[in-house]
Amino acid sequence: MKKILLLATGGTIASVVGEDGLTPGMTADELISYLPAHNHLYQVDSKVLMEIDSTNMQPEFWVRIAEAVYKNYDDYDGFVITHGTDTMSYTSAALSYMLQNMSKPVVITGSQVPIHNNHTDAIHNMRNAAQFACENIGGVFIVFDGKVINGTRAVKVRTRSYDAFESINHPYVAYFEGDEIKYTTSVAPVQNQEMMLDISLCPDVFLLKLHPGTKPELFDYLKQHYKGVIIEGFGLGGVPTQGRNLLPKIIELIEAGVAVVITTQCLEEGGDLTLYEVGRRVGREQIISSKDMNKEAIVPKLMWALGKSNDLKEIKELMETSIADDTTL
Ligand SMILES: NC(=O)C[C@H](N)C(=O)O
Repeated sequence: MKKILLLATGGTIASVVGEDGLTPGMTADELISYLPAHNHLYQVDSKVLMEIDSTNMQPEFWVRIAEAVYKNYDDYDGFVITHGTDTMSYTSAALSYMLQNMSKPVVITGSQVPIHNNHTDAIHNMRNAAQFACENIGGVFIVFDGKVINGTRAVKVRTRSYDAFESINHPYVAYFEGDEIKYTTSVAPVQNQEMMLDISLCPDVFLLKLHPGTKPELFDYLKQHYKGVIIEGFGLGGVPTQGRNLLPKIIELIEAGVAVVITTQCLEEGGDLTLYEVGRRVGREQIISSKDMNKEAIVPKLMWALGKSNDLKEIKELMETSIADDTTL
């Protein structure tokens, strides 16, 4: 029988109707009472780490979750983290960077409808998550609506439907057919390496989505207040070079020691800086390429890289190295 630790963080899955609408408030024991009482696969302990709607999630809370897994790592075979769906993909990616070399699964799940409502998806998701937490696999995963998604590849693409998440630029790790887990790809055998907790995050990161008309002056503020700026450019990563020309401002950011990542606003297929003026004019050795990473992974990865180094070259190398399968380009 496997030992699973369920760490509750809040979200719709644990919400009850309060005076101002839905608010997380269920105890962890109430949550686990929805798991099958008689099962031969796992025994579950639980702890409430926080009770927040995930719109209130902060990098400091990712650290608390990572520390809780690390502290209990030797005593359990797998972990289930219940979490709101809105920022779940950021948390799953953040944990993928902070908890490395794991030989056990950390499975994040939640729901679109509270667990005590009719037609809830929570019970199904929790049961699938607990079952996947018993697998002989290492890493961070999101289990949702019968799919298992690699922790660095999930994006919430639907606000209401049960199938809220997609795996972007990467196949699902596995899916559920009834009670059976079907893997879509061969999974690397679990290595017995020492697991690593790496939690020094620098939260001074800004994500800027460009639109026709973005004002260059904005960059003066960014230069003063942030150590890393992620620019969501157009298409493969295009940035305006005429009219409200942003190129000189990007150069100023880099000269001031700010790490600049250029990514794309398109959901699929990633960016390519070799094709565009920004890559050519600023110099590809200065700009960090997002390759085919999702913004939900780029944001915590840049916080994590900035927490390890102030050297732009080192930060670029960390960012452009595939970690936890976050990029394949
Ligand atoms: N379905 C949900 O969990 C949404 C909720 N606002 C949250 O992210 O906490």
